[in-house]
Amino acid sequence: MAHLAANETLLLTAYLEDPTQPLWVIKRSNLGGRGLFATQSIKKGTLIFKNKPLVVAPRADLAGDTYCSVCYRVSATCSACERCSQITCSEECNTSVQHRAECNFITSNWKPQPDSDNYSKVLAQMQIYLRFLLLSEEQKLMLSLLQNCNIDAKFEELEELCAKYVIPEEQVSFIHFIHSIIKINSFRIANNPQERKIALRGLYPLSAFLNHSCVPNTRNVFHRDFTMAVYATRDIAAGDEILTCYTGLLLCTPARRCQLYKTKHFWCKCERCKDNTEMGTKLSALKCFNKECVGILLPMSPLDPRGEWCCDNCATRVPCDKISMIQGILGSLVGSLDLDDQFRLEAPILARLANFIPYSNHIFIDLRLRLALKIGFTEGLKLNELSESRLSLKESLCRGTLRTVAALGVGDAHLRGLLLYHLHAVLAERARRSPDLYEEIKAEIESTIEQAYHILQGDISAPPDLELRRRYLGPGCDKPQEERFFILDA
Ligand SMILES: C[S@@+](CC[C@H](N)C(=O)[O-])C[C@H]1O[C@@H](n2cnc3c(N)ncnc32)[C@H](O)[C@@H]1O
Repeated sequence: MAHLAANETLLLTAYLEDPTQPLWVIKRSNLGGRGLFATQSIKKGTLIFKNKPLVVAPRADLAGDTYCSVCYRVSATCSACERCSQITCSEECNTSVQHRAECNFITSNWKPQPDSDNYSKVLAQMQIYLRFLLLSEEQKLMLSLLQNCNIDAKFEELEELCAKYVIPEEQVSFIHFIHSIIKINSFRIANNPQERKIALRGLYPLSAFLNHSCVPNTRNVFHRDFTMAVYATRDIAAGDEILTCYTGLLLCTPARRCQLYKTKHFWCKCERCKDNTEMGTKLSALKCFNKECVGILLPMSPLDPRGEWCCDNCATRVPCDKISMIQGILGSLVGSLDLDDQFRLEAPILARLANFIPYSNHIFIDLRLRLALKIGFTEGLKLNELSESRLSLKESLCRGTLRTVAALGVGDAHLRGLLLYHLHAVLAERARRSPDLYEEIKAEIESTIEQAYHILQGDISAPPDLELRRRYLGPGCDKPQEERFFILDA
C-alpha cells in the first residue's frame, strides 16, 4: 500500500476480512488526495474487498424517531434508561455490553445542566459521536489517516448537547473533528424496508479511500453484521482507479454536482458531468421556454454552474439564473407531491411539471422508479391483486428505467439488480396467471432473477424472497412448472 507507512497499513488491514493478496493499492489520485487503484484486471462481479466498520450508528438526522440505541428497532416498547436517558427497547438491550459502556461513559463524563430535560433526543442525535468517543486510542489513530475538512457552519446538534450537559473541552474538540470525518468519509448503510429499523451510517477504514465517480465501477453490499463488501460492476483494467458513487445515480448533473459540493466539498468533473446529454439520457433537460418550440434546453458548459443553457432545436440561449428559478419551482412542485401514495400522484401537479420538463428529466425518471418498485409491493395491493393494466404499467416502468441505467454505463449497479428483481416478479406473476405463456417467457424469468440474485445477494436491503425465487424460478430448477410457482403463493 503506497502512501501509507507500514504501521498505518497494519492499522488498516486489521479491518479487512481477507487482507492477503489485495486487488487494490492506495495511491495518489488525479481526482483528489489518495484513491484505490486496481493492481490487476478485475472482472465484473468480483469481490474487490470486504471491510469491517470502525463505527456504526444511527444517522443523527433521524433522531426524531423513537428507536432503540442498541438494536435500532423502532418500537412501542422503547423507553429512556433511568441512569443515562438513552433509549432502549428491552431489558436485553438495556443490559447489553454496548449500552452499559455508553451509559457509564455518559453518566461519568457528561454532567446534566441544571433545569434541563428531554435528554433522550439529544443523546440519540449524538450517538454516533458517543461511539467515536468510546474508541480505543489505537482505533482513534486510524482516524488520523482519513481525509477531513474545515467545517465553518454551525454544528447544531453539538450546541444542543452543550445546552443539556457540561461536556469536557477536549471532548467538544474531538466531536468537531469527528463531525468532519463523518461528513467526508462515512457511508449510508442500506436498511431493509421490511424491518422497522432506523437507517444507519458506518465508517469503513478502507472504503474511506474510495474516490467518487458519477459512473462508478463498483457497488457496495452491506451485510447483516454491517461488514461492507465492494464488488466490480464492470470489468476494471489493471491500474484503473476503483470508484464509488457518493450520490444518487439517477440525479441530473446540476443536482449531483451541487450535492457533492455541499456534502463532500468538491466539484465533480467526471465524463458524465462533462457531457451535457449525460450519455444521451438527458436527465437535466428542461423544455424550451419558447412555447412554439419542441426542443429541450441543456447546459452549454455543464462544468460551469453559472453557464448558459441552450435549446437543441431553436438555439435560444437562457441565462443560468432563469434556469435556477425554474429548478426552484420544480423543487417545490415535487415537494408538494405525496410520493408515498403512488396512485394518487396529483394529476394537476404532474401536468404542471410536464409544462417545464420532458419525460427524460430526472424528476420523472425518479417518479417512475418509485412507482416501478412500489406497484404490487404495498400492503393490500400485492402483485397477485393487481389488474392486468397495472401489471403492464409496472413492467414498462421497470424496462424504461433499466434502459436509463444501461445508458449511463454503470454496469451491475445495485439499482439494476433491484429493477431486474421487480421485472422478474412481473413476468413470473404473468406466467402464473397464464401458464400457457410460461415457455415463451421462461428464459427471461430465469435470467432476470439470476442476475438480480448475483447483484443483490447478501445485502441487508435485498428482497427477503430473493434466494427462494432464484431456487424455484431461476435456471437449473428441476421442479415441475406448477411447483415452481408455489413460491409466489408463499
Ligand atoms: C472519502 S474521501 C476519498 C479519499 C480521499 N481522496 C483521501 O485522500 O483520503 C472523499 C474526498 O476525496 C475527494 N474526492 C473524492 N472523489 C473526488 C472526485 N471525483 N473529484 C475530486 N475530489 C474527489 C474529495 O475531497 C472528497 O471530499
